[in-house]
Amino acid sequence: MTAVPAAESTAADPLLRVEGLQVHFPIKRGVFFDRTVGHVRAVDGVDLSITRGSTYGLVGESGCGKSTLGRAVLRLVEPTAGRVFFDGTDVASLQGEPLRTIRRRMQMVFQDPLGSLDPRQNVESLLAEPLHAHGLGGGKEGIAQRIRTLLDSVGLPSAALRRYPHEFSGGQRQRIGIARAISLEPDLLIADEPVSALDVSVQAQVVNLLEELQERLGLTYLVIAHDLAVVKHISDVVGVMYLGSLVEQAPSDVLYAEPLHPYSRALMSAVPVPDPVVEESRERILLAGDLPSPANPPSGCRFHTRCPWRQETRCDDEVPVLRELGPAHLVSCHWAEEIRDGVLRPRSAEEVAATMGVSVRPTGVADIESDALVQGVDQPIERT
Ligand SMILES: Nc1ncnc2c1ncn2[C@@H]1O[C@H](COP(=O)(O)OP(=O)(O)OP(=O)(O)O)[C@@H](O)[C@H]1O
Repeated sequence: MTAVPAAESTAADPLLRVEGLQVHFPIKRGVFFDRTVGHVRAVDGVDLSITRGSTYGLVGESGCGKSTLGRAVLRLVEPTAGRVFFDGTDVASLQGEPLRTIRRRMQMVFQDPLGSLDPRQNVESLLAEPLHAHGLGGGKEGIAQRIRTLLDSVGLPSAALRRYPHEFSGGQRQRIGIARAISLEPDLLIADEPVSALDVSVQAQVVNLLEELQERLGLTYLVIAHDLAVVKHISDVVGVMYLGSLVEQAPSDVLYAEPLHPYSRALMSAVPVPDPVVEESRERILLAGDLPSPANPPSGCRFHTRCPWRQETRCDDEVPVLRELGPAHLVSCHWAEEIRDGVLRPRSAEEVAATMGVSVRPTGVADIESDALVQGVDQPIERT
């Protein structure tokens, strides 16, 4: 198929635009796994766009579909429905060389650099591989020069070239992963939990490196993370996902100052505040029950089974639309205004649990609590 030309897109257009994206994984049964008995709705109708040079942070509990969304943007998994426009080009319309070319412009940084780097290759070979594969670098000396520049960009000495992934610390390995990702001069980096496997002190250094590279190379980021402090620090816009859908999206400072969706409020309430006085009076919103199965999501508002503000029967029956409640602030809750204005009072997690016949499981929120904040480092991350 031919690529839709990107010529019409302008600098003001978003670099990435996702429209109605769905990724449903079939659930197979039978002796030969040949019967489809249902679908896991990992991503179920997401719209978002990312401005050039900005960072979009995607947060939500484990299993809500963040990684699948990132992978679908790169077409590492095939979307079931919806469209992904990269620099004005519909990625789904591409095959063969045009797909390879556009993939070069979208790279991924993984959570576990050890798992994503071939242990049998030294750093030189790991960094040369993508350049060879895409015919970049201009000959042996050109590639060698490019690799040295890459290493320098991520703060590693040239002595690293002859060493193997297992000889490095976690933070250094992530630097190698980042060097590999930027080696093809991409426009978009999708970073899936880029620092969650690292020690807190090292997390700050890697976050700083990502920010430096963004500034220097004009990169656009989609950062997927469960650590709310990292996302707050790095993102211009934050999207909150719940069971395959975006429930809220806003500029980072707005979302962290006043989350409007009940789920976002619960997430944010789990983040400890560095000021001990404020921290002592901080109200935590505990949620009832676990994340429901994406194979059988609740009717109406998907969050209604755990929501402290649930109103019968509208929340049970009617799917809320993502609507604008403030400048660039989108929320999908029928009662967002009433909750914001204190007209509706929340029920306790115990009451919700009793109504729904489930137990109170604060871990649903605690799971994504910020490790960095727990350890008291919610200060601006120092440059190193
Ligand atoms: N290849 C697959 N086949 C079937 N189900 C899948 C597949 N990949 C993901 N899922 C399911 O899709 C849902 C979303 O998973 P996903 O990994 O995208 O969530 P996540 O929010 O990134 O969570 P985590 O942070 O744990 O990775 C989960 O229920 C997961 O089990």
